Amino acid sequence: MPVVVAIDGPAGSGKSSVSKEVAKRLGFGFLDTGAAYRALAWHVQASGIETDDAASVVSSLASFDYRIGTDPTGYSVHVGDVDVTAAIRDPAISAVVSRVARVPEVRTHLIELFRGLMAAEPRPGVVVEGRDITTVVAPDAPVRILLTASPEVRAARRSAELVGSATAAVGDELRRRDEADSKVVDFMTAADGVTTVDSTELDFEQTVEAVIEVIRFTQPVTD
Ligand SMILES: Nc1ncnc2c1ncn2[C@@H]1O[C@H](COP(=O)(O)OP(=O)(O)O)[C@@H](O)[C@H]1O
Ligand SMILES: Nc1ccn([C@@H]2O[C@H](COP(=O)(O)OP(=O)(O)O)[C@@H](O)[C@H]2O)c(=O)n1
Repeated sequence: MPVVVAIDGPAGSGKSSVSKEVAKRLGFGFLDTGAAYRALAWHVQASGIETDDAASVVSSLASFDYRIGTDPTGYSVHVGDVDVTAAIRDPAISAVVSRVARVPEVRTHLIELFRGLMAAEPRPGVVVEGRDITTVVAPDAPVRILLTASPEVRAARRSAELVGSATAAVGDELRRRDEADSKVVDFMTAADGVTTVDSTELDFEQTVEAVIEVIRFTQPVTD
């Protein structure tokens, strides 16, 4: 079993970009779990199902052929043969993803899938990021980190990615999604044994270094 580095946090805190860079530097795999919830929301919509019809969302799991790699230097997300890597980042998916993520059967199904991908990781370690990795998916991971940043900073970072989107509107979307997600999982406070890295005052490089520092502290062999 590879060394698991579990990273949780709210939207726009830097989980995905920081985890990917950390994985590259350490020669670890990288698993973006949010991509699976987004891809399921895409699959549900592509199947003509309403995202708030929980029973139909659960039925759609049977035909959800999800494929993702763990190579941090370039990963793509497929549902069946369709490359959905770009489509799942669309604000239209961000707006509905929490509805499918709150369904308990969806979470059980995807958590099993994540554990399978983690166990199959060929590299010496894997950085897994999401909302419930430190608490539910991999509570026994040797390294567990909560990556946070202030709501203003998170909204500004995310709106810089979305061309033409005003920070205020992006902030509203993040706040709504964090609020909906918080009803299902607590990713705003660090659980026992989880180290908080607050990136509000850190630039990207400093955040990557801070995370590697936490890993080195608990896993001195990773060099
Ligand atoms: N410490 C940081 N300083 C400045 N920008 C950052 C920092 N961390 C992440 N970013 C940028 O903020 C944006 C959101 O990060 P992302 O990794 O997508 O967050 P999350 O996966 O938590 O939603 C990205 O464009 C990323 O490059
Ligand atoms: N471990 C996870 C990861 C994501 N999610 C859900 O998936 C959505 C998208 O996750 P994401 O990590 O791509 O979101 P961002 O923080 O990158 O915007 C979240 O808003 C949650 O509803 C979850 O429930 N549990």
